[in-house]
Amino acid sequence: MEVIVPFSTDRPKSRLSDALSPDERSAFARAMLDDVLDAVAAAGGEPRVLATDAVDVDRPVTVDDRPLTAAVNAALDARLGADGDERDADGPPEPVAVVMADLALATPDAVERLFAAGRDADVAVAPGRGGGTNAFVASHPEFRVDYHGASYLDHRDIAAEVGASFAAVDSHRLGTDVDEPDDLAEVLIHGEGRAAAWLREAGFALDASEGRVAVVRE
Ligand SMILES: Nc1nc2c(ncn2[C@@H]2O[C@H](COP(=O)(O)OP(=O)(O)OP(=O)(O)O)[C@@H](O)[C@H]2O)c(=O)[nH]1
Ligand SMILES: C[C@H](OP(=O)(O)O)C(=O)O
Repeated sequence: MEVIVPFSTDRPKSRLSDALSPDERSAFARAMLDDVLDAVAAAGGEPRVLATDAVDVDRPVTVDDRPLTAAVNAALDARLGADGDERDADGPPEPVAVVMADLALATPDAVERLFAAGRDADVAVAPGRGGGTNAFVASHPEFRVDYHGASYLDHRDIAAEVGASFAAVDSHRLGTDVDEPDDLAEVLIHGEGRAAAWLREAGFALDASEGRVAVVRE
């Protein structure tokens, strides 16, 4: 299955600016991207980076500088839609997945569970904490995205509007997108890849001294 991995090269992860400098945010975002690409490939997916600008990765890349929703919908048009010219118009569309590049806890098992849900439903979504859409698989020709805000709810509604069956994918690993400084604790607790290693090398450690576990930088 082709798996589109959106990646913003332009000032990535701005909500981490209290914890990381611009260069550090770029390096950390890149470490998370590499973790996601490896997890997708190990789960049997074929990752393709959908980037706002050129990015030096050892995977196929599409550069599209439009905003996220427009770029992803253009990719879905090509793979699912009636207007698409890349797919075989004789059969139903092959499923396509979209997995965000900031899922630092993604593992092959978690991605396989997403793929499995996409075999049982026309649209299967792994929501993020806070109501976003961290990953989905779609095989319905009319499903399109509308990101930002409570996009999980919007995508559930869009699936209903086009008559697509819908499933939620209950996954802690896919549900944890790394947006804000508190999310770094999740990476240190559960991460197994480059992003967790990058944080440790940058001096981050867990601080369990009071309340919810947080991170401190040595
Ligand atoms: N291709 C593409 N990917 C994007 C765009 N904006 C965000 N992304 C990617 O989409 C995923 C979710 O991004 P967000 O968490 O909403 O935004 P972000 O830019 O990573 O971080 P913030 O600046 O803190 O909002 C990440 O993998 C981003 O790299 C965009 O305009 N185009
Ligand atoms: C892309 C967006 O991500 P968030 O802004 O929730 O991190 C969404 O999931 O709709």
